[in-house]
Amino acid sequence: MTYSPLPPLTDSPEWDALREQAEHLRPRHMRDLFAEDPDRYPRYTLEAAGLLLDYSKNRITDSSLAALMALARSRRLEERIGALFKGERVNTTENRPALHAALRTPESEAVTVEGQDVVPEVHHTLRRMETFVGQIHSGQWRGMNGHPFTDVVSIGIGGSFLGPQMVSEALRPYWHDQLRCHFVANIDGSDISDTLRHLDPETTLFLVQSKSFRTQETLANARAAREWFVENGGSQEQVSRHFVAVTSQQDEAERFGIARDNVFPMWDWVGGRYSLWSAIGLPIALAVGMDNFRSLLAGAHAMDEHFRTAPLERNIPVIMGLLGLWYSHFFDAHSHAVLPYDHFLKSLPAHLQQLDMESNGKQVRINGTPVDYPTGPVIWGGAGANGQHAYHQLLHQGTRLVPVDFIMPLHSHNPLGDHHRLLFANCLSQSQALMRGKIDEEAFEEMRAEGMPEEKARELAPHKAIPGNKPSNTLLLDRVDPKGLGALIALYEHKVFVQGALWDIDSFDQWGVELGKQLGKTIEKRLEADGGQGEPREDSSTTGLIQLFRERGQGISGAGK
Ligand SMILES: O=P(O)(O)OC[C@H]1O[C@](O)(CO)[C@@H](O)[C@@H]1O
Repeated sequence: MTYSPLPPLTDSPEWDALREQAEHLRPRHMRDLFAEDPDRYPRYTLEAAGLLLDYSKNRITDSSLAALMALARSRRLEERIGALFKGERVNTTENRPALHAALRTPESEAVTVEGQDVVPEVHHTLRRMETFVGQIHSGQWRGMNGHPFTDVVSIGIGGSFLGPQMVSEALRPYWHDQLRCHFVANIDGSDISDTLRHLDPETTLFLVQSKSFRTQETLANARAAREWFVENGGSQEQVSRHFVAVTSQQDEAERFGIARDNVFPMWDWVGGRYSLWSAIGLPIALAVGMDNFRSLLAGAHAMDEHFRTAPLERNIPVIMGLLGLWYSHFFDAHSHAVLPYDHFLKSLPAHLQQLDMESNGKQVRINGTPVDYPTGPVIWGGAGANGQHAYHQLLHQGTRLVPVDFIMPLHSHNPLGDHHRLLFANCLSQSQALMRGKIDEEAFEEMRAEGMPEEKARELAPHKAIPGNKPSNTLLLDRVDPKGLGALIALYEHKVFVQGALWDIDSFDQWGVELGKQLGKTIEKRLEADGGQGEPREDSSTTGLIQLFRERGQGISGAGK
C-alpha cells in the first residue's frame, strides 16, 4: 500500500467537534434520550448478513453520530476498507496484505494481489480439505489396525487454537456423530496428558496446527503426542496415517516427520488470529462436516460484502468500531465486555480477546511515532446468564464504565421448557438495567412499599441505587448456525480493522509478544540443572526465582523434589 500518513487524530476540527458532542452528552441520561424519542430503537437498529444490531442503548444522538462519521471520513476510512479488500499491503511493518476475506471469497470472484489471483489456490485447498474430511468421516482413511477414527486432537496455540476451538464448540449441535474433537494448546504438560489419558492411539488422529511451525508450545505438544503414539503401539510408518499438519512451512512439518501429502498449506498473508477460515479450520470441518464449514465461510463473506459496500452510516462494523472509540476517548472506558447469551458461544470472548488485543494493543502509529491517545481496550467477558451472578455487579455499580456487547440467538438448539424465554429475558433485563438504572428515590420508594421503616430505607437507598446510563449493543442472530456464526466473527474482525484504521496503527503485526519468547529461551536454559554457570545476567528477582526453581522445583529432568 502506498501509505499516505494521516493527520494527527486529536488535533483536527473533527476531533474538536466530537469533544463538544461529548461535553453535551456526558450529563445526559439515556433514560431521557429514550423518553424524548419513541423511534430510538428503529432509528438505531441495523440488519445485515443475518445479524441485527440494536445500538440504541448507547450515549449517542444523531449529531454525535454525524460527528463520528465525519471523523471516520477524515481518517479516510472508506479508502482503508478498499485497500484491505484489494489486497494492498495493509500490514505495513511486515509488508504484507491481510487477505482473510479472500479465504471466504466464492470461486467465481477474484482477489488479485500484485497480478495474481489468490482465490483458485484457496479453493484448491478447500477441495483438499473436503476430500480429507470425507475420507475420515466415511472411514476410508483409517488408523493403525484398520480402525476408523473416533477422536481428533488439534494441537496449536493462539490463532491456531482459539478460533477453531471456539467455532467447534459453538457448532456443537452440528457435530459428526462418530468423531470427538479435542484441543491441546498449553505447554503445561497437564493439558496434553489430560487429553490423551482418555484416548486410544489406534483411533486418534492428530492435527498439528502452526503457521510458523516454530511455536515452542505446539512443537513440544506435537512431540509428546508422537511419543505417546509410538509408545502405545504406533510405528513410524503409522505416524503418517495419524499425523496431519497445517502450516506455511511445509519443509519444517516434513522434518518433524509428517508426510508431505498430509500437510495443508497456509499463506503468509493470513494472520494467525484471522486464520480459522483457512485449513487451520480443519478441526471445525472434521467436527461439523465440510458443508457446514462452507456455510461458515458464506456467512463471513456476506459480512465482508456488507462491510465493503454499505455506506458508513449503515455499516455495522463501522458503527461498532466508532462507538468503541467514542467511549474509550471521551468516556474513559478502558475495557469492553462481550457477553454471549448462548452456552455454545462461551468461548467467543477468548477468541475476540486475541483478535482485538493482539491486533490493536499498539503504541505507535503506522509511521512509527507514538500515539497520544488510548488504543485497543481490554476485551473480556463470558456467557450470560452466568456472569450476572458474578461480575455484573461491577458493570452496574462499579466506578468504571464498561461498554457491553450482548449477543443472543432468537432460537436455541435445545428448546427445553421455557429456558430460552428466560434466557432472553435475562439478556434484555441486563441491557435495560444498565441503561436505565435505579435512582435513589426509586430505591427508597420500593423499600417503603415493602414496609421498611423510613430511616432504614433512607440509609440503604444509596447502596441500592444504580446510576444506569451504561452503554450496550445488542446483537441478535436467528440461531447459532454456521452462517450466522461466520457473519458474527467476521463482524468483529472488521470492527477491529475499523478501529486500527482510525487510530492509524498496524492491526496485523504482533511484535509485542516476541520479547517474552526471546527471554524465555535464555531462562529455560538457566533452569536446567547446570544452567547456573557463569555470572547471572538477570535482575535479582528473575535470578532469585531461577535459583529457587533449581533448588525446589521440578526441572526438565524431573529431578526436583
Ligand atoms: O500458528 P503459529 O505460528 O504456531 O502461531 C501461534 C500464535 O502465536 C502468535 O504468533 C503469538 O505468539 C500468534 O499470533 C499466533 O496465532
